[in-house]
Amino acid sequence: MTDDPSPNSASPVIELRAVQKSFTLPDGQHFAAVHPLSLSIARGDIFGLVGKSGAGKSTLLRLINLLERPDAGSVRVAGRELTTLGRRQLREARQNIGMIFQQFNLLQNATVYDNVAFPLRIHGYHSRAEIDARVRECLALVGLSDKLASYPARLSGGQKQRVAIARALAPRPDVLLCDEPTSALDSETTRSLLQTLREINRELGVTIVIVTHELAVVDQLCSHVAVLEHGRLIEQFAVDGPARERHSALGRELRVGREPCEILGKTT
Ligand SMILES: Nc1ncnc2c1ncn2[C@@H]1O[C@H](COP(=O)(O)OP(=O)(O)OP(=O)(O)O)[C@@H](O)[C@H]1O
Repeated sequence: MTDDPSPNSASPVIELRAVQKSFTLPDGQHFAAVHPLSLSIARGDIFGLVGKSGAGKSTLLRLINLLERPDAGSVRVAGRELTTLGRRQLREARQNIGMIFQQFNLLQNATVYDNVAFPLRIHGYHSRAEIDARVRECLALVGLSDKLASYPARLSGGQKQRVAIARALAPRPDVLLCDEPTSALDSETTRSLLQTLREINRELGVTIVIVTHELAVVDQLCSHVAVLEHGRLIEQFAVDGPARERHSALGRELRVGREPCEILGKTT
């Protein structure tokens, strides 16, 4: 189903059409990390990208904000084609696409406050008072109002990821891309972070796309899932749909209607 539009295409906020990405290896060979594929993600969805290590999940995620530029194909986010934008327009368009990473990627020499203010300052559209109000609002949203003056080194992993979420949300994006956001966290911290992501989705309407190798995270968070294998999209489905209709092993492994419980392979 590589080139079929997704069944999940009601009012898509993300539309990938025939995107593909190869890397040139040190020996000069081309390696296809993402074969031509098309994918639509509906506004307000929580969409999981799953697959084995090396399947192309992170590369596909990074194609959505053009951290990886596709070799061919079209990337539309909120109705805007990104592949044809110049550098400045792309920077502006990326304000609408927040991203968080497994290793948080915070500015170590800046306080929590300054980390969250950073994306607002670099775009320069905001007064000091607007930035101040927005930073405090975003930190309240992730439950870190008391950590404004702390430096990242003094925070736990879960708190660091919350700062990263606050920073990603500060410019009021339509879309939040999450690359293995809970992989460095223990199960209890993971549960509470997933709860925060759910609230952000529900209360702000932010569309979330999450790469994870933890099927329990998909179970607990996602509405729809795409399974990748060797750079190909082999199936996609609604998480609450019948498992017997899924043909990939990973798809069948996802259980349905499970209460939040253990995170696979983690200790509390
Ligand atoms: N910059 C790069 N240069 C060369 N090869 C790359 C580059 N980025 C990714 N790859 C290769 O592309 C393939 C897909 O990588 P990707 O990180 O997208 O997979 P993944 O499914 O996210 O894997 P993991 O779960 O291990 O992170 C892998 O074989 C990887 O080695």
